[in-house]
Amino acid sequence: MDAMHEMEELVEQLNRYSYHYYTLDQPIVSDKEYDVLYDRLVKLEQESGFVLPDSPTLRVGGELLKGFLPHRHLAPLWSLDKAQNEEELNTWSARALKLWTDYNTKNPEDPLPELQYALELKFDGLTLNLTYTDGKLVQAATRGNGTVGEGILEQIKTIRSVPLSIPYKDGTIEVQGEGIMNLSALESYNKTALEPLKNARNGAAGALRNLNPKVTASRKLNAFFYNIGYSDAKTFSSHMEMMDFLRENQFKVNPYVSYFDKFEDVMEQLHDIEKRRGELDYLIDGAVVKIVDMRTRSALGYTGKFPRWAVAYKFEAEETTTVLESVSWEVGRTGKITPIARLEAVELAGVTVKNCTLNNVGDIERKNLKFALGSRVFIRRSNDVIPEILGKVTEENDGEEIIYPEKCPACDFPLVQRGAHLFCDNRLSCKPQAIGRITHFASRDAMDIETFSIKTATQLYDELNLREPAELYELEQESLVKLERFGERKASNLLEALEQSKTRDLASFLFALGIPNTGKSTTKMLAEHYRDLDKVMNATAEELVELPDVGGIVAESIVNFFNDPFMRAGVEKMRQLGVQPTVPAEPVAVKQDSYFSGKTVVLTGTLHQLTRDEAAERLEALGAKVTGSVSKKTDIVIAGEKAGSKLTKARELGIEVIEDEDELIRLLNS
Ligand SMILES: NC(=O)c1ccc[n+]([C@@H]2O[C@H](COP(=O)([O-])OP(=O)(O)OC[C@H]3O[C@@H](n4cnc5c(N)ncnc54)[C@H](O)[C@@H]3O)[C@@H](O)[C@H]2O)c1
Ligand SMILES: [Zn+2]
Repeated sequence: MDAMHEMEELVEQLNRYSYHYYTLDQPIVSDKEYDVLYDRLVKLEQESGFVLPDSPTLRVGGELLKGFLPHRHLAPLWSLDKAQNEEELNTWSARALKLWTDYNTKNPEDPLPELQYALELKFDGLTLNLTYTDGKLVQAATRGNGTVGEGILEQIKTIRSVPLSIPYKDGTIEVQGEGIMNLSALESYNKTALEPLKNARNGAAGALRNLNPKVTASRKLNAFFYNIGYSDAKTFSSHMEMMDFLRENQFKVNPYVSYFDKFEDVMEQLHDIEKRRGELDYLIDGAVVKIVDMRTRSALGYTGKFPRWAVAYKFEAEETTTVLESVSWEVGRTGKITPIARLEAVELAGVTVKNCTLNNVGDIERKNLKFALGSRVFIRRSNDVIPEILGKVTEENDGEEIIYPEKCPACDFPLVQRGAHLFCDNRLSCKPQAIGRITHFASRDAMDIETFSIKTATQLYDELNLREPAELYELEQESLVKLERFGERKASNLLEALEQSKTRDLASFLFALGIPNTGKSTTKMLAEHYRDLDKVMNATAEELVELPDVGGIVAESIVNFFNDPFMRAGVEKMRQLGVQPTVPAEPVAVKQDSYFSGKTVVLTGTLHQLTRDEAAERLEALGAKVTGSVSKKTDIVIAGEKAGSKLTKARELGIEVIEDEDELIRLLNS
């Protein structure tokens, strides 16, 4: 294909994608796929020296939606130049340096100050431009095409953190920022939403550009502000000054802004942000480097599309699209059947993705995937988490149907649906269930049978007919040594480890039983509260829900588990074979007059003089309540090295922070 023809096709394709992305807030390709095509177009335009009139490289944003009143921005809104790697970033820096040098050569009497750089997060949401006149919020608009945006004042008013009036009353200013949906807000929204949102960016953009502000309000949006685009009277000499102004006028400013004198240091910081992006409660797709001095900014100026004094460093994409090829069904240790999606292999965030979980049949329906076999789907992989399918690319049911199994794929037993999940209730002879239960029972946090693996469980199942964890305690040296890869030594080691596990502590024993919906912290709490196995086994749901962190589902799971004759018989059998879980010593009396008594404390980051668990134990002994997440109820946040979003949040909420570890030790000991 000749270059001209390819350019025409790329322009057509990119404009179609942009329409879905900017105008409809329903992208049909991932940013990653869009960016590849865009970069190709830029390259062809550079090589040929020719740019088609409707090329997306000439314009900012997309078309305006009907129904919103247009707002003409008092100063234009720009896109950002992009760098994908260190080399491109250095090219940007070299160009900025050259422009700076040229200016100073021409103006020796009034040179620009030394270059200094600000580094900010690049939020992935919708650009906002708010107009304040004499201290009152009078208009709010999207970026639109950069010159004219859509008026979305009523929608913006639903964002609690946007000030409706500000102390600064000197004429008109326009404040720019990004409307976002916090990931925690997305998660809780999607828990009950009839139509789950595919990602936080579309969630925010779709809500702000919804004609019904009630819909906007239901999404619980948030915003960060980072620029004054226009002002009648106020001028700034530097980025810091502008940031201070924003803060003083009660705009939400992201706590992460750092400043650098040397460009080399920026790069290191960028890698650090990329590594820690998963700790944030909002999406970022990169970081923005900006020149700090305002006079230098005007000297460097703008291209048709973006400022020359800033550049966006784009992180590795976390989303892409691929084809859902088939679904297979796996049986877990509780009999739960999990659908696993097989995908057309695709590169994402540095690895080849071929499978991903679909959670359960309820999820398949909620994500509108029932008829998605053979169709394109969005997938996401962040921070080494297992990749997940976000939804179908198109709304239509244009794929093959995913047929749910009626019988267990492992044992042919008829399946039943409870809630969103399918279950195989054949606990006696469904192999993956038995092997899963036994392996879990022996695992480190459970009975801690050293060197026991899923392989061992399978071998014992196949060759010695082992069906239940209790039967582990009936194993004999004689039969073990006959197994392949099992010498005298290995057999006696296993028996020895089993013998020792008989007096494992109650919390680990309860965890080993594998009660559904009940993790380590819950079994620990149960052991500490009841201090007796029989009492746990006979606890009622009413009693259990009174305990900390036990909700209705957990209470019900525990009661059902111990009411099941099969499970009860298993426990009884273990006891007959000598299993006698031990109970921890009575807790030491809680000290009442410590610095931490009665306070709610969150630990984050790495401590050096003691582990986080040890610190938590000491704090609890002093009468503190140690919790996992920072909220208004938190009194103190203890931040070790590399503390991330929790520290940020503590700062935002103005919570007391202890960062000095020596100080912490002193307070613990006082
Ligand atoms: N998937 C699709 O179909 C599709 C289509 C079109 C565009 N896109 C995506 O959109 C991108 C291009 O969009 P663009 O031109 O708006 O550029 P951009 O979104 O990459 O960068 C400009 C925007 O960054 C935002 N921003 C966030 N944090 C900022 C900060 N701290 N300082 C300044 N600005 C900040 C601003 O809102 C600004 O408008 C493409 O790279 C592509 O990934 C995707
Ligand atoms: Zn089965």
